Amino acid sequence: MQQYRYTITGASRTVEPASMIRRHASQASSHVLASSSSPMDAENASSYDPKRDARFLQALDEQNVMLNDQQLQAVRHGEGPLLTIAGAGSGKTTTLACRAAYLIAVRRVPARQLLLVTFSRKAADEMKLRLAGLPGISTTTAKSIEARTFHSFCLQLLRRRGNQSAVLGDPGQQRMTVKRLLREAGTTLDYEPETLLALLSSYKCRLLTASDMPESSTAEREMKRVLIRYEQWKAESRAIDFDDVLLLAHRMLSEDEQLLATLQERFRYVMVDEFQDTNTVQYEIVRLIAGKQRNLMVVGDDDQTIYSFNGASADAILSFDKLYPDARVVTLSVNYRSSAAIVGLGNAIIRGNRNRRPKTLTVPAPREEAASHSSADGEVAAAAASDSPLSHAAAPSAALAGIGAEMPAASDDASLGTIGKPMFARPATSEEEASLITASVRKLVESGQYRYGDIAVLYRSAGSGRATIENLLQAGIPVEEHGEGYSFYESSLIRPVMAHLRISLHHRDKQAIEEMLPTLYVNRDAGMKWINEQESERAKKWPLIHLTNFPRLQQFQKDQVLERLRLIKAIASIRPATAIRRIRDAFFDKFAETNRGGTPHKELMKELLDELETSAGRFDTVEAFLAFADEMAKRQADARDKQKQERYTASAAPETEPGSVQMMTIHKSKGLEFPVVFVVGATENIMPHRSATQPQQPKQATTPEKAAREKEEAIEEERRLLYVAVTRARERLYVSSPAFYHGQKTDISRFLAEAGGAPHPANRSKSAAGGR
Ligand SMILES: Nc1ncnc2c1ncn2[C@@H]1O[C@H](COP(=O)(O)OP(=O)(O)OP(=O)(O)O)[C@@H](O)[C@H]1O
Repeated sequence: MQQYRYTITGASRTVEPASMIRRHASQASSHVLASSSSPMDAENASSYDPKRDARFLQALDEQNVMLNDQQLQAVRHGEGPLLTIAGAGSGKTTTLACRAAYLIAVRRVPARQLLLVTFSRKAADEMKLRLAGLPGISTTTAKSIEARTFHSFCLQLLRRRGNQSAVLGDPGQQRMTVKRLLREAGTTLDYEPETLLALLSSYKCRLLTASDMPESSTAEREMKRVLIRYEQWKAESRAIDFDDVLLLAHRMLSEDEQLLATLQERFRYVMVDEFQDTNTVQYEIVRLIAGKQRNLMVVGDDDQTIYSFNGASADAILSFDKLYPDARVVTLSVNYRSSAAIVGLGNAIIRGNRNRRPKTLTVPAPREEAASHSSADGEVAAAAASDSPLSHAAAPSAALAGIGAEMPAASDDASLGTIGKPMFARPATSEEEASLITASVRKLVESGQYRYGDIAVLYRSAGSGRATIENLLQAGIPVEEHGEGYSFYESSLIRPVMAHLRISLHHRDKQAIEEMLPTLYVNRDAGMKWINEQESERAKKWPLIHLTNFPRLQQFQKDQVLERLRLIKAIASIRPATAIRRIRDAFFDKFAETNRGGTPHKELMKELLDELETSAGRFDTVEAFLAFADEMAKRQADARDKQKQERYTASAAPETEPGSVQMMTIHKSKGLEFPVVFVVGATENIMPHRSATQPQQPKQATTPEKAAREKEEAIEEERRLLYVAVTRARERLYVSSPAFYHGQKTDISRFLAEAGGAPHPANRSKSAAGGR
């Protein structure tokens, strides 16, 4: 297969993070004495002991963590509010963990008085592991620290106060309920349950209820009515959703003075990681608990707010020091994670956002060169001045200079490039991109420098990751998917389409028949009961035909069944991609749109269905495509089982195991880091996603100005996503941008083009027109 070579871009200077960190460690003891962060706070605290302080920092240095002055200020911070704001990889989580350890080991604060709130369960587990490795913290001590997510902390609170309501953890069940309520309400307009649930959630995240929703139009009144009914249904069923967990805990804390006082006494130090993604109700909960002692430490980065659809807003972090005027603000600006060129690329990308607190990350200066930190942009500029063959990477903003040009087809051999330098590829399609990544992963592991587990592949959405996951699986490379727990072909949107293909070959496939019934607006249980009863009396070659006698159906529905059967018979012998297109055109796109569609889900759905068509395009027959999809589903299930098994039995040191390539959406990669990162699909319509560039109907916009603002906000969030993605890489970063996506010629992501100095085509044509 023909492959494109990864082309080296960015700075020519290579900084190898591991050695960089070691160099710092060798300066270890000096900072204890020389740091400009004198332990003033520590001295003021009665429990401060300079010997313990020195011992702690010395031990930390021995672990290759030499805190810089700013980090040290935060770690030694005694009492009162503290905001630590910084860019990616600058040690926010490290600082938070070190401060927790410092409080325990140096200040002798009992471990149980600490409450650490993290964003995900994975982050909470990692925090405990991290703490257990820090100086003066035994495993038992680490275990006794409350490191939790907001939800787990709040749910524990509810359970302890006797609330035994069932937690609705299955979004499918919630959607079905809303769908039923919509039907019962006899609404005049079409609404998709996801949109309604997201709308409700956005209110609850802001401490509002369904009753607070506006009623100025028919749509608003209908939505409000259905959502109030949904809330009633939950109350009657003694069930609560994730938002309720937070809201109920908040109410409990606001109303029960004694409970609040107990918690305030218990948790004397409250620390929140990833604060930029905290929503109002979460923030208020933290403020209540930290209300008395005011020992609230928050760390975050406004450039990494990527969950605004969950009600997160960078406002909280940006206005923290206004709410707490006595807050100490510590800004970290040295990135310890990534090479200079990777940091430079991150800086160049995020600079395109207007709504942010300006900050530029630097990298630690090599010991032999300077005592100060060197600018990552400076690294790129230095490359320009040198005789390096890459000196065309001239201006600081040109971290990926030349990226606007399409890369020529090169060789059969995927070049791995040089450590530290971002690499860029412009394969023709997602399939070629996937082959290129597989070849590179193989080479990286064969080189002996990396294990599979050191490598991550990041994608914008499940659809844009499909090709790479399959290609790696086909090559027998172990992968670990951090997804929904099923394959692409098994997702709820894709299953009914696959069911039609299956029935075309296996007319009596009962499971497939059941899966496609909702597309005929036939209740699954009732429909299958009827079909099975009829079959036992008189079996048919096409059991679906029994629906034409189903008394519950009206004549037009019976006609639809016949029409559907004609379609199913016709697709058996055509190419699978054509078959899927016919299914979509005949009814499925419309069905999906009215039953599941709407902004932004409509765009995501279209993307998934287009992806299905693209995948099927590789096969000549429906049979071959189905066999492939089943094989992929099996391999993915096997991989999941294996990982589950390993998690239970894991005892060997992880570094000795090859591990699995980590596959996840960019959203899931937040807070994580990997020696090697592949960012796939850096292409217009994927990044930024089409839902941001071509919103069908602005979320809540009422005026053109508001619509424009919402669009800009959506695009800025997409840019933050790419920033998060590239800054996950420590040593090697590969960014690729397929030239054709779902059969359409597609430009390189505007974010990369802008970072590399090339204007985005939309702006290019604008300026050309203006010049005429
Ligand atoms: N002072 C230091 N000396 C050496 N290594 C450090 C130091 N501070 C942080 N690191 C390392 O830098 C990397 C990034 O740190 P960390 O994950 O805490 O950053 P972060 O700001 O929370 O990142 P992000 O916001 O991007 O998730 C980690 O590998 C960490 O061990």
